This record gives sequence, structure tokens and C-alpha cells, in this order.
Amino acid sequence: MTDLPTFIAGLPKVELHVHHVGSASPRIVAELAARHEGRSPVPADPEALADYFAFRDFAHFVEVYLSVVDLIRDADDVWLLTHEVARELARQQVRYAELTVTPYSHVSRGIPAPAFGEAIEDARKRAEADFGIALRWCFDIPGEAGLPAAEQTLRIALDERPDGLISFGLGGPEIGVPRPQFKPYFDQARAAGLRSVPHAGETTGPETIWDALRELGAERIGHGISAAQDPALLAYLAERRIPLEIAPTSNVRTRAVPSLDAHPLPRLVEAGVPVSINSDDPPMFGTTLNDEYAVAARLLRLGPDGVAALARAAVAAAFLAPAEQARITAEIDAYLASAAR
Ligand SMILES: O=c1[nH]cnc2c1ncn2[C@@H]1O[C@H](CO)[C@@H](O)[C@H]1O
Repeated sequence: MTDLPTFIAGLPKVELHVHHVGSASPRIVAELAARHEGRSPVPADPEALADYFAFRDFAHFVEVYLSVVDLIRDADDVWLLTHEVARELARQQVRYAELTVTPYSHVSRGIPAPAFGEAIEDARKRAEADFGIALRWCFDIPGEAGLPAAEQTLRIALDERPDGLISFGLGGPEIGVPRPQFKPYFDQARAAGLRSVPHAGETTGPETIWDALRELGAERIGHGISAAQDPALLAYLAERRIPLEIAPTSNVRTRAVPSLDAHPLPRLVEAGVPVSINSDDPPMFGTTLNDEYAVAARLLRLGPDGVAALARAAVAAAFLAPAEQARITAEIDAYLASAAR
């Protein structure tokens, strides 16, 4: 048996909670910054960028995140970012990823919605051809922009309806951004066949998760780590098999959790809550999906069998057709068997 990091690197995976702009690597950011003559506070130098991605708190994280969004000024930038994010995911043996994109942030910066939709769709198809990775989209509302952003995100989702669009989300800060106000938008998105995957319980308590479940019809929860504070909620999530999209390093870097050793992941797993392991905004948090699997393996004291089970759990939580789930799961099983020889 090879060492665990090598095993993880070759393990077929899916990723369910990773943000488009948040995945802009230092190389992509440098290229985007160079395209726009440095009219940005975002450093082009990868070293300086690593320091720039150090966050005082969650509000500071959103501020930095939006400064990277400002670098994306036209459809070509959108295409470049999307194709490169797919390349990096495929390099980590990701077969399928549900990528969270925030159309409002780009359209409000002057990229027409049709051009945005065409760019992500063309990059998605090219990525499938170039790297063999299947991408799907979650369109998320940037919570800090409130109901106007909800309205426009829904409009773009329903009017453009790119082939890859499968879900509707809500990101950004939770503090001061209660979930219930977004119910009319989630109702319309779900009525149109989009799956509901809001963030909740990342920087606020269990009541935000209850709201996401009861008001927004959440089928999965982004983060949801504060569920560990509410035994009734843990039981509810476990009984109904409602998965949490866990991104351990994200929670530490945004100061939602004081340290990895304090992360509630072991308690969530112990309570029987389905979890998937994700990277969220990997370059911003100085991590990769593979690193997050290694973190989860350490926190949960897993070997190859346990890590393969985490990968299978993410496949089971994906909005994938059963035949596709079976195909990727069989690949995971075959890989585990071959690694054991
Ligand atoms: O970890 C996260 N939690 C919440 N929002 C996030 C996270 N990572 C990226 N975003 C994104 O930040 C944007 C700000 O406009 C939101 O749209 C959200 O998608």
C-alpha cells in the first residue's frame, strides 16, 4: 500500500462545494491582473498573493474575494478562469464537480448575462473534451448583495438556463443575512427543477441551518458545521440523509473554527450525518481538494478504506444520475482494490 497522500492523489473523486472565482489559482490571478494593467489591489506576484489571502475574519475574506471578482472583466476572463479551474480539478482525479458560480457578481460588473452563460458553457464542454471532467453549475446568490442579487440570480438562472445548471445556492456572509427572506427565490428555482444547496451554519448557529431546511428546502447544506451544537438537528440530518458539504481548512482560514483539531467533523460523522469533503476556495485557503482529504483522514483517523468511503459518500451526495454514480463508485472500488495489492 502506497502512503496515504499518494493514495489520495490517485483516488477518483467528485467535488460538490468549490467556488469558481475562489478557485482562481495564483497563476490565473496573475494572468488576469496582468490583463488589466494592475488596476487592482490584488498582487500579481504569487508570493505576495499568498500573504494577500490571509484573512482577519469572514467579512475580510468576502472583501478579498470580491477584489478577485473585480479582475474578471469580460467573457474571455470567465472562459480562462473556468477552463483552468477544470484543469486543476482534473489533475486531482476529480471526475465530476458542481462548481458554484455567482452570475450576479459578474453581470453587475458589466458582463452581459448571455455572454457569461456562453463562456461558462463553452469552457465546460471544452474541459470535458480536454480533461475528461464533467462540470455542472450551482448559481449562488451573494448574500451580502441581498434581495436585488437574489432577484437577478434567479432571472439569469431561468432566462439563460445553461445546460450545465443544476442547483441554486446562497453564499457570502450569514451574519445579518437571514435565510428566510430568500424563500420566494428558492421556491421559484426549485419549481423550475433546480436543486437547493444554500450555505448555512458556517459562521452562525444551528438555527440558520433549520431555516435553510425549512424555508429554502435545502437538499444539502454548504458547511453546516454548527449542526454539531444541536443534537436534534444532528438526528434530523442523519435520519433524512441530508449531506453537509464540509471544507475544513476554509473554516479555519475564515476563522469560523479556531483550529483543525477543534473542527466538528468527527462529531458530525459520529452522529451519522452524511458528509462530503470539499476545498471551497482552494488557492485562497492555501489548500487543494487532495489536502482536504488528507485533513479529513487525520481528523477521522482514516486509512485508505476510510478515505475511499469519503469519496463514495461525496458521489452519493452528488446530483448525479444513478448510473453515473455507479460508474464513479465502481472506479473508486477498483482503485482501492488495485492499491491494496
Ligand atoms: O466559504 C464561503 N462561504 C460563503 N460564501 C463564500 C465562501 N467562499 C466563497 N464565497 C462566495 O463569496 C461570494 C461573496 O460575494 C458569495 O457569492 C459566495 O459564493
